[in-house]
Amino acid sequence: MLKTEKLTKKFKDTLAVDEVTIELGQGESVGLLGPNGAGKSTAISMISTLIQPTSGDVRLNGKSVLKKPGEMRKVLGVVPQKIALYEELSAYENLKFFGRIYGLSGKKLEERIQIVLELVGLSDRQKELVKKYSGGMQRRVNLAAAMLHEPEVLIMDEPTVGIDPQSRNHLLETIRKLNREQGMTVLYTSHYMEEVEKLCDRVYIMDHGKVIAAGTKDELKGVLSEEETVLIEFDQNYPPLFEKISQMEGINHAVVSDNRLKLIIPKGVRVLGTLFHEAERYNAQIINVTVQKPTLEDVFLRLTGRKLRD
Ligand SMILES: Nc1ncnc2c1ncn2[C@@H]1O[C@H](COP(=O)(O)OP(=O)(O)OP(=O)(O)O)[C@@H](O)[C@H]1O
Repeated sequence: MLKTEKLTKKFKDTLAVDEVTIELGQGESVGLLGPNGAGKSTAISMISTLIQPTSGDVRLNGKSVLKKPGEMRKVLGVVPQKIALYEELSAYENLKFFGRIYGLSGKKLEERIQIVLELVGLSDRQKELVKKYSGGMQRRVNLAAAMLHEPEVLIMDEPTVGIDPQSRNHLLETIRKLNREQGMTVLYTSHYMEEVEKLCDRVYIMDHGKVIAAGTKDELKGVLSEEETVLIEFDQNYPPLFEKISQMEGINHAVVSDNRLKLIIPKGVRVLGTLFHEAERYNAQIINVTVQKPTLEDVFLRLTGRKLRD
């Protein structure tokens, strides 16, 4: 139902989005995964008709929306990265204000406000001033505002950044329900691969403005079907040993985090013998060795040689 075609945005010397083609089918939950600065927000702003692309197109049911943004705005609910609420007003008053912008009024507006407050679990606290809410609760009001006009597609730009775990779970659960139970089409951007893994059927991985991989989660993990991920936990960090192991023959990629070493190795290649031997030479104690199923994080690492997050 929604498609971008070679969507491109250039800011002076920065090519923020580079020929991005993505597609959302009705009722699908699609993830846009990429590190900070990958171009996710810029892509979303163009899809939401907030900024004009340098080139390329955005199509809704086959029709370009660039010249007629009104059509798109009716259909889309957008939850921006930054919280956009009036702090001196209550959640209820904020929703009333945004509802009027969407052209709602009277009984219909009242009805929608109560439905969306219920959806985000804030009915009980709707009369409190937004400035008294936690960051997570404010995000929930943001989501409620985006849902007032009964959009068909919900677009979210990193909605869980900087919020407490409870609100994060609540938000993720709400989005999941909207998608699974109400058939809402969802485009979800994040640099948290766990969230995208949990919520989305299909994923586009972005880096440096480009889509570098796309597919279902299983298809993407298929990139690693010829490889295994081995996680080795040591009693502490041993920089020279970790460096040595990372350079060993047969290791495709290695990542160090604290006292853990993650190795991506071709299936069937036996490295553990050499690894234990090296550990002994450095007097290092291995606490645990696990062979893991690949995650989307591993796919990103394999494609770019970098981690999604530092
Ligand atoms: N208005 C702007 N003017 C100039 N450069 C911009 C502008 N907006 C974004 N950029 C640049 O475009 C690139 C992509 O930024 P964008 O915000 O789209 O990335 P992102 O993947 O959403 O990351 P983040 O999660 O950090 O927002 C970055 O290099 C950024 O500095």
